[in-house]
Amino acid sequence: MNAAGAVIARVALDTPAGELFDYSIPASLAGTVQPGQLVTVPFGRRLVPGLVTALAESTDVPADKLRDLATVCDSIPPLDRAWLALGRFAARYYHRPLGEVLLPALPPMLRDPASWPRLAQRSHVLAYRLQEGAAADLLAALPPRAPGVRRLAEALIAHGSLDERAAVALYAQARTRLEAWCTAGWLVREQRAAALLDVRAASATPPPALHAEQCAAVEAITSATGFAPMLLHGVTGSGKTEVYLHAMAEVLARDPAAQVLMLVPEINLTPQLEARIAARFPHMPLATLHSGLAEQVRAMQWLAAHRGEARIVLGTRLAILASLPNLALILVDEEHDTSYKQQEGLRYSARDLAVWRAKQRGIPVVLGSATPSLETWWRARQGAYCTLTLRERAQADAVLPRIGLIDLNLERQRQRPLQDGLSVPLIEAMRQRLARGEQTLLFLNRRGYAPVLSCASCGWLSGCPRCSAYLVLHKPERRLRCHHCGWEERIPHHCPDCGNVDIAALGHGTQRLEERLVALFPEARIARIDADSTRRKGTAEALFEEVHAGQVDILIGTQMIAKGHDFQRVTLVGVVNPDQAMFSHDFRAAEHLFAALMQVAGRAGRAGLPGEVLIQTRYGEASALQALLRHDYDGFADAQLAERQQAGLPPFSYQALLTAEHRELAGAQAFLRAAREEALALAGDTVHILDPVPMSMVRIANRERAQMLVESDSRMALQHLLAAWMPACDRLPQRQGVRWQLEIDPLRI
Ligand SMILES: Nc1ncnc2c1ncn2[C@@H]1O[C@H](COP(=O)(O)OP(=O)(O)OP(=O)(O)O)[C@@H](O)[C@H]1O
Ligand SMILES: [Zn+2]
Repeated sequence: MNAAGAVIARVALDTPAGELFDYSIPASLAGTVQPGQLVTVPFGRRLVPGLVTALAESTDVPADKLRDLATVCDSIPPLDRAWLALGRFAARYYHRPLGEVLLPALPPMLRDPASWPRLAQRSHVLAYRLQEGAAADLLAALPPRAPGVRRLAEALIAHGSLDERAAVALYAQARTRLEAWCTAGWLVREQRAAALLDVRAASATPPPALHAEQCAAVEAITSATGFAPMLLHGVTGSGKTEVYLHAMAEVLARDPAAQVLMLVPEINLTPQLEARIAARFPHMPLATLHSGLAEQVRAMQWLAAHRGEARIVLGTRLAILASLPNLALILVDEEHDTSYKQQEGLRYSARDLAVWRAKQRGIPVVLGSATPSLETWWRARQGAYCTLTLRERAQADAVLPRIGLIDLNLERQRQRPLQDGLSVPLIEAMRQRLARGEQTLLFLNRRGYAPVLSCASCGWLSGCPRCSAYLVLHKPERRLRCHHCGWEERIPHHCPDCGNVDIAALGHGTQRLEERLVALFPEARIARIDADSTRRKGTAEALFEEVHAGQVDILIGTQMIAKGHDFQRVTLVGVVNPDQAMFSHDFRAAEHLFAALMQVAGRAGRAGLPGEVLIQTRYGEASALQALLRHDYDGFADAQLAERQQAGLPPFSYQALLTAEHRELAGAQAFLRAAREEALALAGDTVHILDPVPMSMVRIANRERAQMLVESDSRMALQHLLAAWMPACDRLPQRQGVRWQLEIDPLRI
């Protein structure tokens, strides 16, 4: 369609009502409107942002109803076809209106027309790089309120050169502070200070020589032509990151416009990796994208990717929706990680969309993991994905850790009671590490002090008034907190039911563990990393930095510490309580437990000193634990696949989950039953529609929840049914008062 001839713009709006809206292009804007452009349009009595998806010469909207486009955003180049196609695919596959996919995929500032004019000027702040020469300028421009950065800049000037470690640390610090300035609006006023941080030029130590398996992997990635999905299956510490960096270097060198997208599962993995990439590629513009960035920063980073300026884009799952006009390679680190699945709104899998994007563009995509998801493993087993294997740890003398079980039944027989969840052998092993000056990492995936408070005389338990869950005791804050709805209250002095003052904390969380360790090892330096200890921006980074610098003897933490981090001094990993995860009805529970344990075990002994992993358990015979003792991912995965195949479960079938919530469970169930009737009328015998059931946590924030699973051996048949079924659900009278949503390929059931 020629822009000059078009009189109608088809616009996507962020609204659940309908798909696209037609607007006429007023004469004043004739010839300027293109697909992919941001616009504002009148909608009801408001002016709202929209995205032009297509132009047309005519419309079915009657002339008296047809309204004019209001404004066109000319400070942001139009989104390209590939990006619009990604949005269309996601809308179709996940069954959401296109507008509810496209607009939320943009950073919040781009959805706010008031900020459009400003965005054009600000993208250069992206640089974040401080050349030594620019440090003096920066110092002069600094507001007096930034003493930390002032010191930093002084240090930069003082140092002739920095080694990689120092450079990386400095860069990470400076980066955090720069973000704070951006938020405060300081940077924007000071154009001179905007050409920031490049501590890297001073450093850039050469990369290590790759070992043979790494070479082979890099070679396979860089010699691939067209769409090439690959599984990089490397044991923990085998140097997968080095493979990514080398492949990246090659792709970037080959084509001066090429962009590489690298996804990581956790925000707290970005600073270290960003610093490492920055040190390795001193002159390559790098953008990061994750939800922890200040709005302005995020918008600028996003635009740098969109304009093709950023050559490397590092981000969490939301980065898969970034506009990347010259995308040439996608790397998905820890591809098995469930945080690649968005849990609200558009419930996409960033890993799956990565594969789709690679296919659409005809480029390689590397899915890396020590514990691949069974979906990926199955595709690799079938030859649909090419498998690249790293069998050995990368660093000289580093071998996989020895894994042992501590049998808690035996501990009880021997009458050696646990001390706040810690067994005697684990405490002894920690004592040895302390004596040798080595680090211990303790993994307990439960934050807070104790999961519940209880009355010894009447049996009262601290339930949440709004959820079917217990209030968790947070001792330092002196609060009881619901981890599901956010409800908070003071810790009662006596039992609310019977008045008894003898109320006790049951079970253990990370805070309680920390308290006990302080008592056990008063001389040790102990740090705790969980969502509570890292609530303030920058604290997680600072804590990890202390661990890496050897200023911590014992690190306690939740899954935040369990994956991805390349700890060089940890020789003991203790798994405090894996048993709570062992009795789930979810068919993926064993897979997730195995992956979590193998990942956390993989933090031990990465740099030459022998590592040991001790797992406290009452169920040592469990197949996940037995396979773990042998470091046998392959055997475990193949056995799981055989079970799944027999039971007709994913990856041998495809699922969608319809969930409904209502003030009363009956209301949610009634909706699902009605929806089921509709589905039965539409479905052939290739799609199986299960009965609605209450969810295992039935009430959250005073709403009761039920779910219904739909499955099929054929993805096409399932998709076909959903396409016809969803509009029917929208019309059901039982939907009154019900919030419902569909999730495709659910990971937790
Ligand atoms: N060829 C090499 N020679 C020496 N050291 C290397 C080599 N490749 C990587 N390393 C080092 O080995 C360590 C582990 O590498 P990396 O963190 O990339 O492992 P990984 O495979 O990503 O592990 P995980 O899955 O546990 O996160 C790092 O300290 C890295 O610098
Ligand atoms: Zn609650």
